[in-house]
Amino acid sequence: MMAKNLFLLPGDGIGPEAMGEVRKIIDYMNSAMKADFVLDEGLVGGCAYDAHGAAISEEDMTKAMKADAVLFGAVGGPKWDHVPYEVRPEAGLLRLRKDLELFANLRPAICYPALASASSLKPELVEGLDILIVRELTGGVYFGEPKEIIDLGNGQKRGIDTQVYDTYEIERIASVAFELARTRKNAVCSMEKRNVMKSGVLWNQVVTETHKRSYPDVKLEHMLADAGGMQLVRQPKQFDVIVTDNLFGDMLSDVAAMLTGSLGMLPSASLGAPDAKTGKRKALYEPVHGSAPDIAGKGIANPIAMIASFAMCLRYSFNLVKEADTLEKAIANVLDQGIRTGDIMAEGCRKVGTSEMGDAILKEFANLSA
Ligand SMILES: NC(=O)C1=CN([C@@H]2O[C@H](COP(=O)(O)OP(=O)(O)OC[C@H]3O[C@@H](n4cnc5c(N)ncnc54)[C@H](O)[C@@H]3O)[C@@H](O)[C@H]2O)C=CC1
Ligand SMILES: CC(C)CC(=O)C(=O)O
Ligand SMILES: [Mg+2]
Repeated sequence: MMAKNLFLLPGDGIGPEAMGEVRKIIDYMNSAMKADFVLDEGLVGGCAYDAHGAAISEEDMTKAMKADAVLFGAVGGPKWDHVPYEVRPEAGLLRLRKDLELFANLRPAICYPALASASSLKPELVEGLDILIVRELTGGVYFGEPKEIIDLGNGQKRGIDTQVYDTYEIERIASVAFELARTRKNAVCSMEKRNVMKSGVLWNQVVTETHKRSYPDVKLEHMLADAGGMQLVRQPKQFDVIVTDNLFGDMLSDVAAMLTGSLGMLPSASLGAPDAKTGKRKALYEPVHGSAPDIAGKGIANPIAMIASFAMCLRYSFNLVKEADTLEKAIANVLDQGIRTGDIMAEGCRKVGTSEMGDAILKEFANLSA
């Protein structure tokens, strides 16, 4: 069997705590299933800044480029609030996304049956929820130039960010959304703000043309992104796949997270284009949540988003579909058993910390795999 090279970037705050639980699963897969994962680990975010004065070192960037997949924890925290903007912790993640050309960010929001009552919405609105947000990840206002603060010389300053999208960027993310919809309920809702943004007008046109040319069998709907946010909390189950830009995708996926009960539940996969020769994609797997400074170091963070991100890694980078399904089933079973971290705690359930939750999922994964 070919070695599977995984590069781990646990990062800051709860990142390393959650990553520790994934490591246990990888160690188990290596020893009990002969999975042949080869691990290397680097620094990203505030811890990288403390060590080398940059949010990620060149050496770790090279390792990330070469790995079969990167597992990323979280970055940031108040300790680094005042470091220069260029080397702030979040810059490490943005550089990884940009340099690895990870343009497609898949953010599934699935409400596990046992958690329907943990959502801030009524259980009947979220029971059985299974939506996939496909967020464009390397363009838009997060990367567009100019991006600066200029001094107007009259006691005023001007902050500028620029939203830029080219046809090819919209076409390729729309194609990912349509392809994935075909494996699900075959429906895509594209969200932009064509009523106020030129990039929204182009987004709408290109998605429509891509659909007409290559995916006429998929149901396509367009929605203004603000109305989309409202519909997500009004009637979330109307959606199958949502495709949207970098900024709207960031916001809408945090909204979707709360439908599932907690930010601590939402995994994501950030994928590049398949290599022309090998067909392999560069990929980074990361929870949707951040470094959660308010609970970091207490051993109480929910590791499920990180573990479910590893399940996505098994599926998308290594085609270990059965193992990915089993790991997701293990998460569902543990929740069914009433085991809960604090963020998803409910009456009558057993409250556990990060490592007990990880252990319970590993035990269930081992049972189901036996
Ligand atoms: N991918 C990344 O590395 C991201 C990093 N950030 C950074 O993280 C830092 C904190 O940002 P926030 O806005 O507070 O967002 P956050 O996602 O870190 O936390 C928001 C809230 O959700 C809770 N939460 C998040 N993940 C949880 C988990 N696994 N288990 C239990 N509770 C959880 C936190 O305790 C907090 O109350 C900032 O520096 C921000 O820039 C934010 C989002 C993504
Ligand atoms: C660079 C990240 C901190 C932005 C973010 O919140 C995200 O990608 O989810
Ligand atoms: Mg976010």
